[in-house]
Parts: sequence; C-alpha cells; structure tokens
Amino acid sequence: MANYFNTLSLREQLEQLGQCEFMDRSEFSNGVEALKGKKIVIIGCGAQGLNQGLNMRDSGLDVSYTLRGAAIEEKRQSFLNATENNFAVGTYEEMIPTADLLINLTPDKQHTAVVTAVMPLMKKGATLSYSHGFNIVEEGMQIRKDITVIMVAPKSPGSEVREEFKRGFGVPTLIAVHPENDPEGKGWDYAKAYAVGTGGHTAGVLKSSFVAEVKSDLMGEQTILCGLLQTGSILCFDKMVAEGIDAGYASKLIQYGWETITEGLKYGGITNMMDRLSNPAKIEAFKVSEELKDIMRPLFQKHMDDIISGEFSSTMMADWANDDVNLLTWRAATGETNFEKTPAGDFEISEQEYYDNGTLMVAMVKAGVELAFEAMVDSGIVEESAYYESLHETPLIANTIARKKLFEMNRVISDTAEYGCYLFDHACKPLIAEYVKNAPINLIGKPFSTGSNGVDNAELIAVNKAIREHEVEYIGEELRESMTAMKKIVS
Ligand SMILES: NC(=O)C1=CN([C@@H]2O[C@H](COP(=O)(O)OP(=O)(O)OC[C@H]3O[C@@H](n4cnc5c(N)ncnc54)[C@H](OP(=O)(O)O)[C@@H]3O)[C@@H](O)[C@H]2O)C=CC1
Ligand SMILES: CC[C@](O)(C(C)=O)C(=O)O
Ligand SMILES: [Mg+2]
Ligand SMILES: [Mg+2]
Repeated sequence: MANYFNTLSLREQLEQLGQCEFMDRSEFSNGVEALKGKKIVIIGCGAQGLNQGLNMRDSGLDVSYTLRGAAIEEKRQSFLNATENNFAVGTYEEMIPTADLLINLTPDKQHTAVVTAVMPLMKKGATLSYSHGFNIVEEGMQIRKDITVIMVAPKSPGSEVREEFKRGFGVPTLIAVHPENDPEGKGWDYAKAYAVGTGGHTAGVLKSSFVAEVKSDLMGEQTILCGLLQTGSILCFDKMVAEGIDAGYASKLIQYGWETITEGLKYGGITNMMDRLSNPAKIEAFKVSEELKDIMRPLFQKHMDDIISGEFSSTMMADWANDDVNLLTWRAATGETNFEKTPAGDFEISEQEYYDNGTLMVAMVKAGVELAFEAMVDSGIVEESAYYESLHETPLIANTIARKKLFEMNRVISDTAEYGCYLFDHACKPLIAEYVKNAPINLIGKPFSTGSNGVDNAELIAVNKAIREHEVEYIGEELRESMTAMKKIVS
C-alpha cells in the first residue's frame, strides 16, 4: 500500500487539501432520516466508539457493536462499555454481515488489520465509515469497490462529543466521502445524517475531504491542542516551583487554568481571552506571545511540512513496527514529570484569578493557536477547518487536563495524537525552556500588575488592533455566529 496523498498530482493534492465548505443548517433539515431503520454497527467501543454510539442512539438510530473475539470472551473494558449501556454486542461474524453502516472506531494503528478482516464480511453495497482518515490517506488502504466509504470526524475528544451533546450542543465535525468509493452516490446523505446523529450539526459541519481532514487533524493535535498544552504545563509548573510558589497551588493553577482561560477563547476568540487580562497584563502577554511565536514558528512549520510530505506518518509507522518503543518511553517520561506527580492543592482559585495569575499561559495559548492556524492556512488548509482544529478544540482538550492532568489527555486522545503530542513536546521543551525560566516571576503564579493599571494609550490601541486583526479572529467571529446553542462549562 502506498501513501494515497503522495500518489496524487500536485493539482489533485491542492484540490483535496482545499476542499472545505461550511454547511448551512438548512442542509440538515432531513435530520437522521437517511439512516433511520438502517443497521449501524460500530467496531470498537473506546473513546469515540462509545460516545458516538450513545449520541446516535439518543438521536433515534439503531446502534450495536462488534468487538474482536478476545474482548468479548475476556469481558474487556470495551465489552463492558457497550453492555453496561445496554447495547447489543457480537462477534464480527455475527454483526458485520447485518450492517448497512459499519463504523470503524478502532485505533488508527489497527486499521489496516481491522479493515482487512472485516471487509470480506460486509454485505454488498454497505457503507464503511471512519472518524479519521489516516488509513485511507497515509496508508493508502484500498476498499472493495461496491462499498461506500465516508468519514465523520468530530473535532473533539470522544468524552466531549458526549458532554457537549448532553448540554444540547455538539462539536464541529468534518464530513467526507472518499472519491474512490462512492458507487451509489449515497455517501453525502449518510455522512450528513450521521453528523446529525452525533449532534455535530449544532456546532458546525464542514463538507471536506479525507486528505484535508488528515493533514489538519494531525497538525492540530501535535501542536496547539496537545503538544503545547503538555509543554506549557510542565514548564509553567517547574517555573512556579523554582520561584517559590507552593507546588499544590502551581499544580491547581495549571490543571484547571487551561480549561478556564480557553473557555474565554471558545466564547469570544483570542480577543476575549486577552480582554480578560488587565490592560498591563494584556500588553505584556501580547509581547510574550510575539516572542514565543518567533521562537516556535520553525517548529510548527516543520510539523506541518512533515505531515504534508508523509515524513511524520512514516516515522510514526516505524515506531508502530518497533513495538511502540518511542511512544511508551515518552508516555512513561510524562508520568514522571513534577507537574504530573504533584496533586492539586486545596486552594480556592476564582475564575478571574486563573487569568490574573496565568499571564504566561494566556500568552502560550495565543501563540500556539495563531501559529497552528497560520501554518495550516499557509499549506492550503481552509480557514474554517484551521479554526476548528486550533482555536475551537483547544478548550475541549483542556477539559480533559482538568479531569486528570496530562495522563487523562493522553488516554482520551487517539494513538496518533498521543504520539504526535510527545514528539512535539520533546522538541518544544528545549526550545522554550530558557525563555520560560528567565521570564519575570509575575508572568505566572502571581498577578502581573499589582499596583497601578495604567498603560500608554497608543500602545494599548496598537495591541488591541493587532489581536483583533489576526485572520483567526475574523473567521472565528463568522463561525461562532452559528454556534447559538453553545453552553457554558466553567461557571
Ligand atoms: N480519541 C479521540 O477522541 C478521537 C479519535 N478519533 C479517531 O477515532 C478512531 C478511534 O479512536 P479512539 O476512540 O481513540 O480509539 P480507542 O483506543 O479509544 O478505542 C479502541 C477500541 O478499539 C478496540 N480495538 C483495539 N484494537 C483492536 C483490534 N486490533 N481489533 C479490533 N478492535 C480493536 C478496543 O477494544 P479491545 O482492545 O477491548 O478489543 C476499543 O474498543 C481513530 O480513527 C481516531 O483517530 C477522532 C477524533 C478524536
Ligand atoms: C486532538 C486529538 C484528536 O485529533 C482529537 C481528539 O480530535 C485525536 O486524534 O484524538
Ligand atoms: Mg482531531
Ligand atoms: Mg486526531
């Protein structure tokens, strides 16, 4: 199998990378109709499998699960996830021949083996769905020609796919139909109905391509969504402790701080997050973010370049073939960091204090969102997609850190995201460690401005203008207009 993207001509690559159309809510007026009465079978009941299935069942669809034999015999967690939620579960042989829509929600590393095993059992004319297109795009998986191949990719961890749905909202979702596999022309109707079933249409759906989803998803998860939150957590914690701040306080400020400050981001973009700071802190955070952007820009660009060229996927697949040695080593090292090992202390921290004492964290988020957005757009990824993959999803990942720190984030995200997160973190930490170490103490753990809140008018006006005029702010304002059902998480 060859990397599918690399087999395309440059013209085709650019065409597929740029495929992205924001779908008006009226396009979902038929709701889940196209899948009503169809038999939906999900393979795997993990982070996405369980939560997508719960949403789809609540939306009136007929959902059941198939698991590999050993998972059923040994009553593994995936079996318990499905049965404790009263879903029917069966072996591949029992369930797959009955499926009209078979949804592959196993880890990406397993896709070639899983799809090879299930394909012969699929009935003629059935549909196969993915929530991430790595197997098709980076591994060049070939699917039987009578089978329709679609993708419904929530831009969110599985846990938040469910939590947002229960709040009456959803998560932005990319849908696609594989151009090589749409023999009956039903792919888009199925993908649309599926996105309604998971609640994605309430947040925004992009009609995209497998290629655009894969290249943007890998970039978001490696850099701003997971990689930089990990680097920032470790370095900000060590900095505070080195400056004599109570370790329990530092641990709590970071564990819950990302969630709190990025809630401001989700509601009103970088502008709103920065507006939550005092004027002097905002001016300082702006300067720091510009300096961090200059230091980190080459790293963000390298990740984007390696993702586009296929260098990243071949490196990760080499690790898969090497028993995940890098992944497991990095995972163990993360567990040994001081941040991870220090429990959050018993401190009351108000919502505003997370901003006031987290100027450096705000600057890191601003720098990371803007750099990821810029690198994606420079590579031909459409702004809407780059926005979902950088700004909108950051708070959804931050929610997982609030639950159980980096362990929880890396447990909940996919195997590709976990690998990419560590890869970025290991390159980013040495790059910005000195900068963070030498930063003034009042950038983190203490309020930036303790005395006067006075600032120079001209400087404040220039900073506000620069913040508001970044492209991510324009597209964000437009996309957030249709997010009328968005609900508050941090109160
Ligand atoms: N994690 C996330 O939040 C996101 C994931 N995605 C995509 O969704 C897909 C699923 O990822 P995710 O939910 O993280 O996966 P998980 O690792 O959470 O789930 C794995 C499930 O697959 C089963 N499984 C594992 N190995 C095999 C195998 N060899 N054969 C059959 N079943 C297997 C496991 O069951 P058992 O081991 O018990 O057999 C378990 O039920 C991926 O394509 C991912 O990129 C997309 C967006 C976000
Ligand atoms: C951010 C990681 C992700 O892409 C996701 C939750 O969207 C994943 O692969 O887990
Ligand atoms: Mg993703
Ligand atoms: Mg991903």
